[in-house]
Amino acid sequence: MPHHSDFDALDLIVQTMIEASIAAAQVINDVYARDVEAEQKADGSPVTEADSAAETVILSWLESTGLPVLAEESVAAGRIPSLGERYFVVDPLDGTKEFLKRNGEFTVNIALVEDGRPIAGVVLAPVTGRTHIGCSSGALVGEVSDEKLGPLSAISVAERHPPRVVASRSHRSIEVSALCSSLQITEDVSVGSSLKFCLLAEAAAELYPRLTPTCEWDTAAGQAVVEAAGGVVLTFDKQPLRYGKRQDDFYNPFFVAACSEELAAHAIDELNALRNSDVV
Ligand SMILES: Nc1ncnc2c1ncn2[C@@H]1O[C@H](COP(=O)(O)O)[C@@H](OP(=O)(O)O)[C@H]1O
Ligand SMILES: [Mg+2]
Repeated sequence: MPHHSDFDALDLIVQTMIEASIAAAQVINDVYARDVEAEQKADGSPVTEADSAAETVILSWLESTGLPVLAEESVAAGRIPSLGERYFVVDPLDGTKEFLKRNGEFTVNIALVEDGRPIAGVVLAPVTGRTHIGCSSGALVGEVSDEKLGPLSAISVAERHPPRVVASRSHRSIEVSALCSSLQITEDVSVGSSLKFCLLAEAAAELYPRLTPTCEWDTAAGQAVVEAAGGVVLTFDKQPLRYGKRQDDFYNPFFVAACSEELAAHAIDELNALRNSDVV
């Protein structure tokens, strides 16, 4: 259990989300230490025993809150609760491909959604213990060691010209490459999973255009972190990405996350222009 004044100052519900993440990370690290075998899910993506074991641990931690949970592996198994105005969104192991590649770029993700917006989120990278939190106290980063969350530091997005772009290591699109040349972006970082949102939140990158599929559990916690850090996650109508899209099987539309609304809107305009030309 984490014991620290920073942790103690957080809302009880955020504390519970952090404790659930720490417990899940431990389960994931135990599997990571062994040889892991992947299975194929119905959508063709890989899943391991770490995904389901971590989700079970998270669900038992969150049960005490009485709130519904939309969780990746439960949804895959056909268990979709009725959601209401407030619920958790959980991806127990985002970046399963990176987990299998053993590059450490995978995360535990727990978000709290209210009225379709992610109002709190925890993104924990089990290998390093680095934990990003977005909540009413702002965006914070800390490290977990020996199952305790250490001191938290405030983080925020920053502007930079030209911006640095961060993109999926395993799912990159040609549009993103075209956008980089039209915005004269020379620096780009590839990283797996929701760590891309964390890089924006701590001012290590400024733009994350996502033009390949994601589901709500892939983005909810990361979006909460980015928004708490002063950034945005906009869909192509330039509105914040919203949650509870049951009619779309919880798939997100394409989006652009950025350090500012101006940059996100500018990137969306450029991407639309590229689509209407013959570049992509
Ligand atoms: N065709 C597809 N349909 C739905 N989700 C997809 C997808 N291709 C990739 N993803 C999502 O993208 C996530 C990986 O993101 P990234 O490419 O940024 O690392 C995967 O998370 P999981 O690893 O939790 O399955 C998966 O949910
Ligand atoms: Mg995922």
